[in-house]
Amino acid sequence: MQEPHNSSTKELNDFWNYFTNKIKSEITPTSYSTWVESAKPLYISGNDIHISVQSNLHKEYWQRNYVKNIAIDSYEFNGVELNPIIENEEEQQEQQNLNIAYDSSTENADRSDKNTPVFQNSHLNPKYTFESFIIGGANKMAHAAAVAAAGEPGQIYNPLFIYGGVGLGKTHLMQAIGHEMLKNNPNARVKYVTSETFANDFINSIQTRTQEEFREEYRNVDLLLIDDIQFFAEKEGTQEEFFHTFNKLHENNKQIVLTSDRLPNEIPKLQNRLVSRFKWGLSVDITAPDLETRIAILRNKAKAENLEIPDDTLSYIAQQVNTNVRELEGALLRVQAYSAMKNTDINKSLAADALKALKLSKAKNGLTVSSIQNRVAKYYHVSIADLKGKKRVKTIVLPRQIAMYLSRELTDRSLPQIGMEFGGKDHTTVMHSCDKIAELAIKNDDVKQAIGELRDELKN
Ligand SMILES: Nc1ncnc2c1ncn2[C@@H]1O[C@H](COP(=O)(O)OP(=O)(O)OP(=O)(O)O)[C@@H](O)[C@H]1O
Repeated sequence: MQEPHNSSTKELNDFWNYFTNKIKSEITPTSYSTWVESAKPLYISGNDIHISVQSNLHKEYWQRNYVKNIAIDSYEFNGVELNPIIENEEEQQEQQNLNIAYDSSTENADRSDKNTPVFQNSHLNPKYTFESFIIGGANKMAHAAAVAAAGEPGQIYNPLFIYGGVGLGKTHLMQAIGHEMLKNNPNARVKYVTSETFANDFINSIQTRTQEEFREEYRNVDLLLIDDIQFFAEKEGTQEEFFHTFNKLHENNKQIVLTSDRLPNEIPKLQNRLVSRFKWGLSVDITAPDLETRIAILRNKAKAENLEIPDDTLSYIAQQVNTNVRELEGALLRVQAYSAMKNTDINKSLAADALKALKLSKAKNGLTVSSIQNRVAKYYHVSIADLKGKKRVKTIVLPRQIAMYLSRELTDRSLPQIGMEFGGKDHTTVMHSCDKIAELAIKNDDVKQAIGELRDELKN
């Protein structure tokens, strides 16, 4: 077992015993031995607890069932809310290899130090490499630009701005640049964060008076990757800070890569000076992949998971999901789980059965999540893409949360399934939305009326 970074092994094991004993008392012995017994706690780093599980199926199961429990139970156990990072064995191995690569580039750096050099902490997903990225018409330009930026960082396209819809590979491509740079130069300082992490780090640094450290951390890198920059909208102070970070890095010819769900000038409340700086480099978009690319993505994924799937079945699955690659991967996972459950090989008819449940799973009233989304979108004059997207403006968030709430109430879909149909959102987001609307339905007359009317329309 890998050594814990900044908590003792004893503490880790004590928590683990506490946690697994609780689960044991709540589920059947067969479920326990199938899903839980083989999981291993690896280490705690900051507030993250890394847990190793046997396979991707186990990982799905853990993500669906225990993520919330870990946070709650760890808080109960010693007042610290831990955030679980579930890794299957293969990912863990890859991560260890990466750690070794990164460690060998530092001289006995203390990993428990909060101010660890950023190159140990680049947070790259080992799977998001150029090798595993399938190129097709919809992402060819973005891929070429990313390869160029990785080959000559800071020289050609700076910043590189990748934009496009949900789940189309923006994060994958941006992180691939990080991996490539580290491959070419293991000493490179690579930092990947979401815009939310950047904003949180900045706010924390103000609260803890560690702005100097914050600046050190963000301004002394060779490659800065900031994901989903659209969430900078409305965050004035964060934009100001990022403006200076950007200038410093750009001045020093350090590569900056940004992603967003739309072009810079379409991001509401993004300061003009940032919009104009983002235009200094290159903006490239990624659109939904065509059928051939979708088949190739599935083939690649199946190979990585050691799944034997005939071509006609891959093609069948690819035809069922035509927008979002994350959903496409979800469909494959569903087929994989279904075959494990039925204990049969994967073929077209099994895939059809598995995905029939996905597409046609209806409650007694025949409603689907998609019909609810349609109805709610019309009612509030918003687009389906907005309901499934990530925009956080109030005029979209409320309809989105109402659509999730009604999906929960009127269909038999589980929280993760609903999350999946809302552009691959996490089940905790759906849960939070349902709680929120349940509360508003009592307190707020407009919401109450809207839900009443929508429910009536949907049921008739
Ligand atoms: N061309 C591709 N080849 C291989 N895998 C892909 C490709 N495009 C997307 N994927 C996979 O699809 C999933 C979703 O991709 P990713 O998270 O990069 O999307 P995104 O555009 O950043 O989405 P979001 O807007 O939700 O942040 C990932 O598992 C990624 O590996």
